[in-house]
Amino acid sequence: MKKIISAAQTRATDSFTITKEGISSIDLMERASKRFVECFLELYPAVSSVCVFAGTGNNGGDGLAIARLLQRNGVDAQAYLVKYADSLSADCKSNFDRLDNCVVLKEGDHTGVNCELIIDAIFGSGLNRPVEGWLADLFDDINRSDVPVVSVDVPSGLFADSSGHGAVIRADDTITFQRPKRSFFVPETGRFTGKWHCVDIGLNEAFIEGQESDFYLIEASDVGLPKREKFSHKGNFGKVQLLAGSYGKMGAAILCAKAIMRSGAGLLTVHIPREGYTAMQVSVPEAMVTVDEGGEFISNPVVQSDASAICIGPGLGVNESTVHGLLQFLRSVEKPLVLDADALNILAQNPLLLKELPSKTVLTPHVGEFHRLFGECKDGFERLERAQQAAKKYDLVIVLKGAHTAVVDSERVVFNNTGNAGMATGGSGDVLAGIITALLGQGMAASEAALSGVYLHGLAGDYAAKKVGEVSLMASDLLESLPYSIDNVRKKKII
Ligand SMILES: NC(=O)C1=CN([C@@H]2O[C@H](COP(=O)(O)OP(=O)(O)OC[C@H]3O[C@@H](n4cnc5c(N)ncnc54)[C@H](OP(=O)(O)O)[C@@H]3O)[C@@H](O)[C@H]2O)[C@@H](O)CC1
Ligand SMILES: Nc1ncnc2c1ncn2[C@@H]1O[C@H](COP(=O)(O)OP(=O)(O)O)[C@@H](O)[C@H]1O
Ligand SMILES: [K+]
Repeated sequence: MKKIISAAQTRATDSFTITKEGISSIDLMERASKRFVECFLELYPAVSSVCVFAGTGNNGGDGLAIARLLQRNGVDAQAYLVKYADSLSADCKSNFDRLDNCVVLKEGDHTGVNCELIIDAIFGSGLNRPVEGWLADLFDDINRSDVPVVSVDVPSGLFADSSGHGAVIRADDTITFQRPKRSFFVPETGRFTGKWHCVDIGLNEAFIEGQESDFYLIEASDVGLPKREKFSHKGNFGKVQLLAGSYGKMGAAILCAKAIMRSGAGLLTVHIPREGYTAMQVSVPEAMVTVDEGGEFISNPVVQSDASAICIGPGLGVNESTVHGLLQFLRSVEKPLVLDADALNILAQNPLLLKELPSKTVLTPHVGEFHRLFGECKDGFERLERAQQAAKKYDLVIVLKGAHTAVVDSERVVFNNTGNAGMATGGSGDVLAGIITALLGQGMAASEAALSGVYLHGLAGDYAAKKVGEVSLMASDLLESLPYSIDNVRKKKII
């Protein structure tokens, strides 16, 4: 797990690395620029001409060094110094002096971009106010150009740690140094980065990990999977109960049930409305089925006394009898629990129950469900703060789903970086709820089950997207790819 630090903490790490490791700041800039170029040429191996827009701070210094290094690699790199300040930072000036033919752009100058790709090195983590005026016009020109834009460290104009912003470069790729920035994970700000790639520029890791921060990024090595011993039997891998489905939404129950079985659960019992019986038995023969007295809706959810974990919610619906039954159920349940979908919507209508949930209950809301549960938030930063407060207050694990799902517990916020926009399709969430419940049922602690589940689910999505493409990806594809995701994490073979 890697700590996500603030811009101020990055500056402190920068100074620490320079003083403690005897590297000069200009050499650190050169190293950062080299790592950028290596990554850039892997992403765009065939590019032959680029325009580099460089500011007067150290991000600009990187840009000018990058232009020189690209020229050395045979790329026709034209640098523009965007002179928003009268003087250049010392390292920017050194790199300016080492470069021939750098065009200086000032207010009122016009630039017609004539290249295959733009590198944006105007502002980095030193941004201290929103970008406006002639710089905003320049950003607008860059954003309107129909060539790819690759940003150095952060898209210029984007704050690393907060949401307010003026004009911002909209990057196709961002090659960031040492750590992704917090704003990359939040929808309102993360949409500017395009795909981000993090390169190691050799800042002192121990210093970074010693900084105070509640924010982390999950890595493959953090994913735990229950061991399967040679003489193990199905009783060793948990008895999972799933309560799900209603008329017209049996698919959610089936997807979730399959995910539970694909994630290693020993035994699964599914409690469903009577009319879903045949569909469930035919689709998931591995599962045992108990039928509710309700034909189209569950009205009498009963806790399975020997269950090691319970999931309730996928496709449940909000019929009055289901609401009544669920409230009773939640008052009596004392098991490791995952609440998803309509269970969350019903809980939102009865928020007093939040404090009665078993400790470490896992809630898996998407943004809409989260707002219903804990109130509207002005942006993703406020949402994360609210999630942290709720996780602490009620001792919950909140899986706040999105492009970078955050697993929030009383101690930390852990972001996920697997998955892709192909997963924005009905049923993906049901699969996730199933994976997390199966891991919980096999004895993993709630936070670990949530983290591992989220990572494996996203990775299954990435494998599925490789196979069928993001557009065609559907939730059943996640189930097909899940075995590869699990197996590759187990063998530590992540592609
Ligand atoms: N840390 C590391 O580990 C390493 C960091 N490196 C690189 O350094 C970058 C950070 O560099 P940095 O600190 O010089 O900041 P950067 O963003 O280039 O410019 C700051 C200037 O912008 C100005 N300014 C701000 N907002 C403005 C606005 N809205 N409109 C107009 N002006 C505005 C502000 O001016 P002032 O406030 O004085 O008016 C100041 O002069 C980092 O992103 C990375 O690329 C690597 O080289 C090596 C390792
Ligand atoms: N753009 C995206 N990038 C990565 N993952 C995504 C994206 N959009 C959705 N997902 C993932 O897909 C799942 C969608 O869940 P949810 O919104 O509950 O859908 P449903 O209830 O229809 O299954 C979540 O795990 C979410 O993190
Ligand atoms: K930049």
